[in-house]
Amino acid sequence: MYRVLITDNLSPAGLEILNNTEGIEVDVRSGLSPEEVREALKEADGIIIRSATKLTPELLEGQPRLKVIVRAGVGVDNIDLPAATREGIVVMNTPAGNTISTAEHAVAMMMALSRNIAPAAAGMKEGKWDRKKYTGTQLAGKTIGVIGLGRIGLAVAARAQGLEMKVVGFDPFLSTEKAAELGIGLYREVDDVVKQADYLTVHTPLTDETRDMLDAARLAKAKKGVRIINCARGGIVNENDLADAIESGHVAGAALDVFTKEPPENRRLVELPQVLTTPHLGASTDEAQELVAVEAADLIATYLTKNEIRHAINMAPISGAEMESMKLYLDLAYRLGLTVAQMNRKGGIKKAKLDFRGEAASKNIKLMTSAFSAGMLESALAEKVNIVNAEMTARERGIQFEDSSSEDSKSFSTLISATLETDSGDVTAAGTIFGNEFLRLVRLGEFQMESYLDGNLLVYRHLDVPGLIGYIGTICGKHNVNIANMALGRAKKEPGGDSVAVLNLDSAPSDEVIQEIAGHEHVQGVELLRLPPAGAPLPWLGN
Ligand SMILES: NC(=O)c1ccc[n+]([C@@H]2O[C@H](COP(=O)([O-])OP(=O)(O)OC[C@H]3O[C@@H](n4cnc5c(N)ncnc54)[C@H](O)[C@@H]3O)[C@@H](O)[C@H]2O)c1
Ligand SMILES: O=C(O)CC[C@@H](O)C(=O)O
Repeated sequence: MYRVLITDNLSPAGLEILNNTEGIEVDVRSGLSPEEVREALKEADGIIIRSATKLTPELLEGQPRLKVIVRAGVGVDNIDLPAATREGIVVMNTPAGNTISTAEHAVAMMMALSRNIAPAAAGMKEGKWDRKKYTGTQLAGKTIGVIGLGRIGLAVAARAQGLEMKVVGFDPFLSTEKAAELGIGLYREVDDVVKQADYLTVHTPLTDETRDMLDAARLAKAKKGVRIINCARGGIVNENDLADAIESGHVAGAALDVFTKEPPENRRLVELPQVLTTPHLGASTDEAQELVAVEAADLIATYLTKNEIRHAINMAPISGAEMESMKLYLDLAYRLGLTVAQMNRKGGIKKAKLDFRGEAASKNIKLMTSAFSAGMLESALAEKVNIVNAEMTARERGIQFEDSSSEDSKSFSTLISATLETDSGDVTAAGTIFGNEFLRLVRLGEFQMESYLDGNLLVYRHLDVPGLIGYIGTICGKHNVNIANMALGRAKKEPGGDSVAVLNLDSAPSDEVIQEIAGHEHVQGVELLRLPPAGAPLPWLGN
């Protein structure tokens, strides 16, 4: 049973989906302190949040059960993405569900600001009839500058055009052709947009680049009497600089739905009469909340029960069907990672070279590389390593990756070869899939063989002399260790040279067995490799 924790207010439609999904149980909590969220996460496989819950590194570290975070909404700035990725947790969002509602809110704020709706309504409630005081400005014929022309920015632009406004904008990821097609004047400098706008609205994510994008210097370049709208994220417009510019009379007013700290502790802007504020209501409509809740529930349920990855921020998408078709390949890559890591007891790893041949060449190489890395790092690291964080974790440790692929697989329908380049030489292993079911080790270093790729593998290098197999068999028998399979590989085709043997043992041999084998004059080295049993589910996949 997978447990999904929900710590923010989620529409009942989402809860219903989760309650009706077999294998999922829901734990709805509200008003938790960060410490309580941390405790609750210990029992959770996934969490759905909106903007109130902040998932900091302190909450995400050391949560071995947590596999997935779904943000019911767009902005993931309340989730520490590097920490989630490092911990191997997939982060997903629901990008489109609240686009229209948020765009409508931005337009509503712009209209209400222009016509002083909020103070006029408040005055009437106090019994006033101030017709002169609240003379406004008309929107038709004015220029709106839209910074960030993604989903919401474009929806705002379309609505502004409907209000007969001229739309200009800035977005480094929108082509001039597309903007022209939409009737938007696209500029390559923010300042060009800022200088000509009567209304400036921001619709970017909050990033290091967009933080303080509208600061004192930029606001000073704007037309006197400009009005500012921020329904994206607090901090894109510098709050103190905006308050100064309003007090100086350069900026006529602002409409703000979002704040650097929510609720805002710095009340300067909230209390200025020229500023219209709402408490982060952009996405707060029944329609948007139902859409994002349904999508969030669906995302988390299909990830946990079918391993399907959609709308992930820190991973490439993969459908449930593709994941299913990849399982054996991922398992092979993972076991090869475990194998080469255990064969390399000494050398610092510099590079991992992976070669995918035959059917493997047409599969998702990035995912197989991640699975290989997960195996390679598993025995070495205390933290959870999986396909989300394995490559990043390896790269953080200075390990480079190189891959190659070819349809030509020589004698095998599929062949994955892995070589670790280490300070003390190369370690190579290659494996294949037989009959769409069985994983086999077919190469270790320069030796070719065919061995099971599961359970206990006793690997010994030796000189190919008569009597050695009998000697080893006798030692195993004496210690009650059953040999399930034995594979031999010769460096040269003729007898008498360097060889390797791989014994698949039904139980792990004691140190004594290993010492006795290593003691033979023609044995050059013994390794015990521990792999998962045949058919064991991948430790980091839901099922
Ligand atoms: N107030 C709310 O309740 C609410 C609701 C939904 C979304 N949002 C916020 O609105 C913002 C936009 O959401 P969206 O769904 O349109 O996202 P989106 O990803 O579709 O669009 C963001 C756009 O910003 C552009 N961009 C990124 N960096 C930029 C930069 N430096 N300069 C100019 N443009 C830049 C991107 O190219 C992209 O086109 C996000 O911050 C989101 O969190 C707020
Ligand atoms: O959850 C909310 O209501 C806010 C959502 C909004 O900020 C978003 O980024 O999607």
